Amino acid sequence: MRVDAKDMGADLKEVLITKEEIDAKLVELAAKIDAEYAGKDLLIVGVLKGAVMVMADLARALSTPVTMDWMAVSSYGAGTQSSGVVRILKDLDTDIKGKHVLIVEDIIDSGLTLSWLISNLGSREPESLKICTLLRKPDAAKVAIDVEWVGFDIPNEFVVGYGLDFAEKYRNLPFVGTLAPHVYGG
Ligand SMILES: O=P(O)(O)OC[C@H]1O[C@H](OP(=O)(O)OP(=O)(O)O)[C@H](O)[C@@H]1O
Ligand code: HPA
Ligand SMILES: [Mg+2]
Repeated sequence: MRVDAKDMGADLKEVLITKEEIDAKLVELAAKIDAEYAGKDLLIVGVLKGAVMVMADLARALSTPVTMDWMAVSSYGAGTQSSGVVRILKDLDTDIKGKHVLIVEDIIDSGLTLSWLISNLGSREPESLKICTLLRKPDAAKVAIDVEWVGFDIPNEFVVGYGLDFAEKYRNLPFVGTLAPHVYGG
């Protein structure tokens, strides 16, 4: 592994989920998703930018042939709290009417982003609309969301790495770690 917690100096508090644990979990989730969509056409929708790593690794762990599209929304800006206001920065390139759609996310925190996405994409009349997320913070939920596939339930702490950022940094860490409070003014 190229980067570890020590290379990050004092920025990281601890490694929460290792690269090896993420890889194993994605293989496990991919097998379940393969079983669900056997014989069906599946469109996976990645939510930019955080879900880039999960999309890339999950897609390669799937046996099901998929098409891929991306949506960019943002609600966090440079802070550690969701503003609750979701903005579309980039819409899907494809019409999802009549398609089996799987939204792929890095994290469900307050749930505000996904609850907005579900109602937005749901109104486009897909044949089915399900969710796979690598991480979920049960103690941070502001809205209840029905999620089919969850990688890890984690404590209510701000995490970075494997796609997740703080002020656009740390996305390229191969693991998920917690940030030292001094980095975000805690
Ligand atoms: O459940 P919530 O509280 O809504 O938080 C989850 C969302 O927040 C992050 O995205 P962000 O808006 O920061 O954009 P990014 O993916 O580009 O980092 C993350 O990638 C999820 O999409
Ligand atoms: O804990 C988090 N870390 C990074 N980005 C996030 N977006 C929602 N929650 C988080
Ligand atoms: Mg973010």
